Amino acid sequence: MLPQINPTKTNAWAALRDHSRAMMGERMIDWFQADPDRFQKFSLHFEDILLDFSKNLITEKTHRLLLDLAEQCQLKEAIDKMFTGDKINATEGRAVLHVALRNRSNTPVVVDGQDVMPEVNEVLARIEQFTDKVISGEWKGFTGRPITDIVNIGIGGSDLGPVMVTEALKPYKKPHLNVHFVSNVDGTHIAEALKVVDPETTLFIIASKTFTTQETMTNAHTAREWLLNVAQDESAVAKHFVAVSTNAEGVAKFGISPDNMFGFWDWVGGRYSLWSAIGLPIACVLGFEHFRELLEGAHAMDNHFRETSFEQNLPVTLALLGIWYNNFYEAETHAILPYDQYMHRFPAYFQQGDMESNGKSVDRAGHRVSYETGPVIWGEPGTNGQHAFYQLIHQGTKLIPCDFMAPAQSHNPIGEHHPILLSNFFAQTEALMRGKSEDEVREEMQKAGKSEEEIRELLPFRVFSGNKPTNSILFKMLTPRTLGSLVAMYEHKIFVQGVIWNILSFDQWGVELGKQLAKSILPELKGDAHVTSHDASTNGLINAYKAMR
Ligand SMILES: O=P(O)(O)OC[C@H]1O[C@](O)(CO)[C@@H](O)[C@@H]1O
Repeated sequence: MLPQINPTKTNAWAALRDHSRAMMGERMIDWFQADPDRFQKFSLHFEDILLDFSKNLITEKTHRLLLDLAEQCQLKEAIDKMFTGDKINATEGRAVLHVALRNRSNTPVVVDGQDVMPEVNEVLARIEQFTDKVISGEWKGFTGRPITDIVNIGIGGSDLGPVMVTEALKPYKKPHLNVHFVSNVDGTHIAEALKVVDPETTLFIIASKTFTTQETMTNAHTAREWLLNVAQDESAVAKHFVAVSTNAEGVAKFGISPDNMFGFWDWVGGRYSLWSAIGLPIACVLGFEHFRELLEGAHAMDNHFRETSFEQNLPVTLALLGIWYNNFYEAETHAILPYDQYMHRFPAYFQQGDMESNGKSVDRAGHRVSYETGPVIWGEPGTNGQHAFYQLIHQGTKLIPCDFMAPAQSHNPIGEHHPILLSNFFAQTEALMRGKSEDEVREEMQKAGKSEEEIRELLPFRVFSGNKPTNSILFKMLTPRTLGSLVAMYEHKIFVQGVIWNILSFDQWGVELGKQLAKSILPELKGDAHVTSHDASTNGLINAYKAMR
């Protein structure tokens, strides 16, 4: 169990509250002018990753107080508990050990008196054998042809991680294998996927921790019918369907043999599962060697997180900065802005990672919290975001802390593309920090020959207040190892924030109510009977749907 400490009752919180008031009106630009070492003081390195957090509304005092908060909330103890298999997912009575899945040092990790590493290694070895067979063409479909297309059917954590990683690491993809992802229960999703694949050469991976998720099971049955429609032989299922799950019974019931099942364990949370057999589509299309590098990168970040002082610790630093804005500046959202097209699903991945983890309003004792917890996470790749929502970040009324991420080297160094992209990456954080004052706007307009009247009219619209906080995460190149480290960095950031907010980050009860109601509504949609069992709005909508269909 994690310690239960109300963060607002700590001395550090009170000090931060006073300090945040004293900071009103302070400007980052002045700090940069006063201190030539600000960048060195507020930047950290980890392997090929540089985190510059100097463009934040923090002084050395702020930093110290935030570090005090981490100490006073017993973060060190909490980290040790996670890594040593304590059942910190209290409402489900489970350990939280995604770190064991990428424990490349292979040191024992004990849950309920048993080292989990032999089982972890065994599944990894099976994944390797299987992916080698698929990639080499040794694995054949029901007519003896090799696999050309993999369709992963899963949702939430059983989809978002593999989608994000296979997109981010596309340069490493095996050219003769295509991967498709079907998650939505909307029939359109599977219908469109099935239009572009051939039943003779398609392998379906049914990925579901529980193997009961309605969306996944519905899509899996549709895929099975589609195959059998052509194959006309039940034995084809064994050649075209494999499962990734913790539910062996459910998998067998679906008709997938245990030989074609890759297991994982209840101590792997859905949104932390890409490192487990849920990563099978990743290993299949990138090759196991690249999946292993991804795990190694994450493991290196795990070691950094566990062993490095909080002051030098990347995930801890990101987490504390997030708390600073969330709890002392009333920031409600946090943007993740990768300047790398391959990372286009990275923000969506961490929408689930962060919001399903820290979107909680009761503390670890079950009492309603009196302070803000997890922010809304959102974002799009740069520069597209610049032409969409950056207006609000620059000149809107809301404070939006942003993480800007970019690789120094592109996988596609075509012409001037990458320098142009990176000039935007650097320019945006500078613009957000500096802003543009009235005097600067006036001078610029005068130089452009504008009349005094024009200047007076347009000046307020052209001013940028600046002083907007950003982190810049610059890395050498988006390799499997670096991606593994970046993902683990954000996972640990989420963990640190959950510890400090005294909430439970590894359950997700908030997704249950909607699922339950949908189950009771589904039978009501059959037939023409007028529905009266709900509130007036829900009844009205269901009856209107019945009249329209
Ligand atoms: O892998 P499963 O069991 O199908 O669950 C899928 C997703 O559903 C959730 O339980 C709720 O959305 C997620 O946490 C999980 O990633």
